[in-house]
Amino acid sequence: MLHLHDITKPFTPIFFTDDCIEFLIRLYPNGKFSQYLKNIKIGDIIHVRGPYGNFKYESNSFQTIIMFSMGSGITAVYHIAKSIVENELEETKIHLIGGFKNILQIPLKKELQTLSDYWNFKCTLHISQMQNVCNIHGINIKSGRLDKNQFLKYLKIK
Ligand SMILES: Cc1cc2nc3c(=O)[nH]c(=O)nc-3n(C[C@H](O)[C@H](O)[C@H](O)COP(=O)(O)OP(=O)(O)OC[C@H]3O[C@@H](n4cnc5c(N)ncnc54)[C@H](O)[C@@H]3O)c2cc1C
Repeated sequence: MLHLHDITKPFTPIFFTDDCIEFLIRLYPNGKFSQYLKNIKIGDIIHVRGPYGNFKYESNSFQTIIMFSMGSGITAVYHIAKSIVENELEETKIHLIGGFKNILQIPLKKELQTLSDYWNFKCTLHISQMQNVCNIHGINIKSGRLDKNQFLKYLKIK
């Protein structure tokens, strides 16, 4: 939870160590918190609470994990995917499926490409408003919204 001025909003860190924490935060033109954040200066103080939640992952407990995310929700699954594929002892395969409005709105492109170099990571992004055919090396790009049929296909449910 980040607290600035009179507002508190939840965010998922994409990276953290004992003395550093990194967030990926979408700036909404009319968003109250994100506009505060856009205007902060070095030296301003942001209060941090948490982390909250009790998601626990046990290494190698699944053959494959299929992750679905929309927009900035990718922050929630990216960190988990990264920690799994970077663990040499992991045999679990990850397929991260993300939905975005357009190519420009895809965050973490480089980071997702880096994960795609691992044998056990695959990424497919559905772009609902794709103007031209587009290629991002290492990532499968599909035009159109992720619909129910595709969702079931990814889960291999007939
Ligand atoms: C567990 C969790 C983790 C999250 N992690 C992240 C993260 O890692 N990164 C990230 O970017 N976000 C994350 N979010 C979302 C984040 O908490 C904020 O909701 C988001 O940043 C928007 O906040 P804001 O105050 O800037 O915008 P808001 O003021 O909430 O506005 C957002 C949008 O809604 C519109 N809007 C606001 N009020 C109304 C209304 N009454 N009617 C119609 N439209 C309205 C605004 O114009 C704007 O476009 C997370 C949320 C949760 C619950």
